[in-house]
Amino acid sequence: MMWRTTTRTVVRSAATVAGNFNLRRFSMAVTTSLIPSPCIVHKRGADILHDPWFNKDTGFPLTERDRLGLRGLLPPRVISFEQQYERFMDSYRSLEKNTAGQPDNIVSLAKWRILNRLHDRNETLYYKVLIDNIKDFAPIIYTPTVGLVCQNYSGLFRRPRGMYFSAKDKGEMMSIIYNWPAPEVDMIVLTDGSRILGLGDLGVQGIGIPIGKLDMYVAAAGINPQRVLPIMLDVGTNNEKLLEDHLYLGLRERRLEGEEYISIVDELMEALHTRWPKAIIQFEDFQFKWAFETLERYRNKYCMFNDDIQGTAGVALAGLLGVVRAQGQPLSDFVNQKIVVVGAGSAGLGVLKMAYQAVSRMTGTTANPQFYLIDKDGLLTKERSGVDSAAAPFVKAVSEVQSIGLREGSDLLEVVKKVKPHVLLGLSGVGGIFNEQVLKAMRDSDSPKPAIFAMSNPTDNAECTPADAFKHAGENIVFGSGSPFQNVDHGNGKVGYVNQANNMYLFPGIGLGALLSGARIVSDGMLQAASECLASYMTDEEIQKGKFYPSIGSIRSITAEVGAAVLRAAVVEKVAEGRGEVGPKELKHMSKEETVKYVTSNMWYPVYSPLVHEK
Ligand SMILES: NC(=O)c1ccc[n+]([C@@H]2O[C@H](COP(=O)([O-])OP(=O)(O)OC[C@H]3O[C@@H](n4cnc5c(N)ncnc54)[C@H](O)[C@@H]3O)[C@@H](O)[C@H]2O)c1
Ligand SMILES: O=C(O)C[C@H](O)C(=O)O
Ligand SMILES: [Mg+2]
Repeated sequence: MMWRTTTRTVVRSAATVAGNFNLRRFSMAVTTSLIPSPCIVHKRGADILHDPWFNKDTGFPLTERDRLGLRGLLPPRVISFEQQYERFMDSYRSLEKNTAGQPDNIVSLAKWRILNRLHDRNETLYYKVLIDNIKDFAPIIYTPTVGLVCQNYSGLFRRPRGMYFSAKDKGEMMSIIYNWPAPEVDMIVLTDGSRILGLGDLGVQGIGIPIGKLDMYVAAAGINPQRVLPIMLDVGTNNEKLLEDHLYLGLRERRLEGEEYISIVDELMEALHTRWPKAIIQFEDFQFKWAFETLERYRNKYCMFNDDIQGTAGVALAGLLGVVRAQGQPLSDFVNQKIVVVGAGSAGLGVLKMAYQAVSRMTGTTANPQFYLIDKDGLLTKERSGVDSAAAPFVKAVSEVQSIGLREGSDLLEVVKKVKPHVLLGLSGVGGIFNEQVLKAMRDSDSPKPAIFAMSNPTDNAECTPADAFKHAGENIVFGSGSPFQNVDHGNGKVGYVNQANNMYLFPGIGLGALLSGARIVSDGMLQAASECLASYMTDEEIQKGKFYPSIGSIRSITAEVGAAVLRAAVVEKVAEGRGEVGPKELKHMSKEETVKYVTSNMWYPVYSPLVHEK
C-alpha cells in the first residue's frame, strides 16, 4: 500500500503557518518520505489475489485486471470500495443477529474470526472497517477478545501473522530476519508470551498481543500496515497445560532462564537493529523479572520502550491528574493525594515511578508522598525481605505505616480502611479483588470524589466491575477500567461514566512521535510529554463529568497530539535525528501546530492505491 497523502495537501498545510524554516524544502521532504516508491506490484494474477497487502478483490478496476493478469480470475462486475465496505458490514451485522443470545465468548470469537478472515484477504478493506468502527471493533481485535484468542490460538491458527523466533534459532537470527518480505519496517511489537494480560504464561500463543497492538498502531497512529511487524520470541513456556497439549504450536520446553534467555534476546535485538536501524521496538507483556531488566539493558542502546511499564504509567498519571481536577483542586494538589496501588509488578511500579517523578517536579524535592503499594503478600514496607530493586524506592518505612495503625503485610481491606485513599488503583491481574467490603470502605475516602481504577485485563481479571464499584462505593466515585465496560445506569436518571484506562491512549503516540522524530532512544522526557499531553486533552467540563480519557472514537486525533508532543520532546532532549529529508533542524523549527500537522500528514489511511501506472 502506498502512502496516500498528496503533495498538494502537505504544501498547503505547511504554507498556512508561518515558520522560519524552509517551507519548500519541508514540503518536498514530507512528500518524498511519504511516497517511498512507485507502487507497481511485481506479482501477477492469482498471487496478487492471495496477497492481502495488494488484493482488492472485486474492487480491481478493469485496467488493473487487464495489466496484472487478473482477467478471468474475478467475476466481471467491478465493485467500489464503498460497496465492498457495506457488504462486509452487512455480513457482520447478520453475524451479530444470528449469534444474539449465545454466550459472550462464542459471539466474540465469531466476530474475531470474520474480521481476521477479512484481514487475511484484503488488508486495505480490513483497516478501513477497523478505523471507521473502532469503538465496536477494538474490543474484538484488542482487549478483551484478544485474550481469548491467545488462549485458543493453537486451535484458531490458520495463517501466520508476523515473525516467530525460537530458542532453536540461536545463532541464525541475523539471516532469518531477512525472510520478512517487507523492505521497510517502522514499528515492531515484541513479546515472549510470558505474561499475557492477566492470563499468565501463554507461550507462543501470546503472538495475538503484538498483532492486536499493531492493529491499534495502524488504526490510531496511521502506521502503514506494510511496515509493522509483530514478533513472538518463543523461549519455551512454563504453562503445564500447554506443555502437555500435543496441538500446542510453540516449543514444548520449559522457558530459558538467566544468561541463556538474555543472550537470545540480545541476538534478536541486534538482528532487528541491523536490518531496520530506525524501527521502534515496543516490548509487550514480558513477565516482571525480564520486563525491567530488558528495559534497562536496551533503552539507551535502541529506540525501544516497554509499554506495560512506561505506556501504562503515562496513561495512569494522566488519569490521576484528572482525578485532582475532578476534585476541583489545582494540579499541585497531586502531592497531597493518597493513592493505594494494588499490584507491585511491571505496571504498578511503572505507575509509581512516574507518579513520584511528578511529585518531585511539583515540590522540587525528593518528596515522600502518601502512596501505598500492595502485592500478593499485602502492604509493602521496608521490613519485607527480598523486595525487588524496582519496588524498593516505593516501600514505606514501618514507623510511617504504624502511625496510621498498619504494619508490614496489612491486607487490602485494612489498608483502605486506615488510609482512606483518594485513589484505589488496581494492576494486580486478580479479578474481583476490589470486593464488596473493599469498595464499601472507599465510602470513607477522604476525597469528595473517590477514584477507583480497576486496570487489569482482560474483563474477568478487572479488580471490580463498574456496576459493583458504583453500587458499593457510591455514585459520586469516578471509575476507570483497563478493558471496556458499559456505562452504569443508576436508575435515577444519572449515569456512572466508565473510562477505559488503557495504555492504548499512549503507546501509538509514543511510537509515532519516536518514529517521525527519528529518535535514537525513547527518553523519560518524551514519555512525560506524552502523559502531559493526554492529561491536558480533556476539558474541564468533561473532567467534571468524570471523563479523564477521550472516547476511543477520537483515538486518531489524540494520537496525533501525543505523537507531536513526543516528537517535540525528542527535539528538546536532542535525541531526534530526523526522518528522511526532514532533519532535526527542520523539526526544531516547526511550531506546535506545524508539528501536529506534520504528524497528521504522515498518517496512513486505507484507500486502494493504483497498482499500475496510469497512462
Ligand atoms: N490498563 C492497562 O493499560 C494495563 C497496562 C499494563 C498492565 N495491565 C494489567 O495489569 C495486570 C498486571 O500486569 P503486570 O505487568 O504488572 O503484572 P506482574 O505480573 O508484573 O505484576 C502483578 C503484581 O500483582 C501482584 N498480585 C498478585 N496477586 C495479588 C493479590 N491477591 N493482591 C495484591 N497484589 C497481587 C503481584 O504480587 C505482582 O506484584 C495485568 O492484568 C495486565 O493486564 C493493564
Ligand atoms: O493490552 C492491553 O490491553 C493493556 C496492557 O498492555 C496489558 O498488558 O493489559
Ligand atoms: Mg501489555
